[in-house]
Amino acid sequence: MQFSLFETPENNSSSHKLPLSEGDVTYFPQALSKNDADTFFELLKAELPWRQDSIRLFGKPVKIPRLQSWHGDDDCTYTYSNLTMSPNPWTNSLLSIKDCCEALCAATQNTKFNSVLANWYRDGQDSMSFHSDDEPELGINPVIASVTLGEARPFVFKHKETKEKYTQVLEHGSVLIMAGTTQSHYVHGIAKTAKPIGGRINLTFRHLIHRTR
Ligand SMILES: O=C(O)CCC(=O)C(=O)O
Ligand SMILES: [Fe+2]
Repeated sequence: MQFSLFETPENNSSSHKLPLSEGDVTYFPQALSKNDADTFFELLKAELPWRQDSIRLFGKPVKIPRLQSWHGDDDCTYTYSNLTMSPNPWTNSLLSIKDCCEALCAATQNTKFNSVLANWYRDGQDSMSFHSDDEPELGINPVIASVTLGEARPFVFKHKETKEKYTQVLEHGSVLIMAGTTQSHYVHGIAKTAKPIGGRINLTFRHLIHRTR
């Protein structure tokens, strides 16, 4: 399937840098057209092999509050919160969205991504606790492109030492690019909400370096 996908950094005039003193984060509100974002949301919901993993908390398995799916090149095994995930293959939808993210990065960092973590927040009770994407296989100062499809949710950055906090609502069809020292200085997360809201899919495209089989 061919998509008339993205707006380029040049014509995406509403893109802007977030005001973080020690981070490098750019927000592209309409990286995907509404039509393409709607289509990808439905395709990914139906075609990815979603699973609900458990992590061990004080010795007990606890289900994480969302569904996930890890995809990438064959050698992109990823360990995250003590979970080791072997990659599922790329799908056409994921590859199209990856191209879009690489085009948005081209103006600043020449990043090629080899993997993506998909998260499906089924409703307001699904969330992601504060963390940094600072696993060793991401290398120093990783570039991570985060795509939002579906319900807009507030994405909060919190500085690890100072009290600095910044919230960006991530909208349907948007791409957020985190680069530079963002991961070393800030944690980020998605809070639960009691509001009755719809589902949201987030894709974080990554480039893994120390790859194992
Ligand atoms: O859902 C989001 O916007 C954040 C996802 C995230 O932080 C991650 O996958 O590491
Ligand atoms: Fe993250």
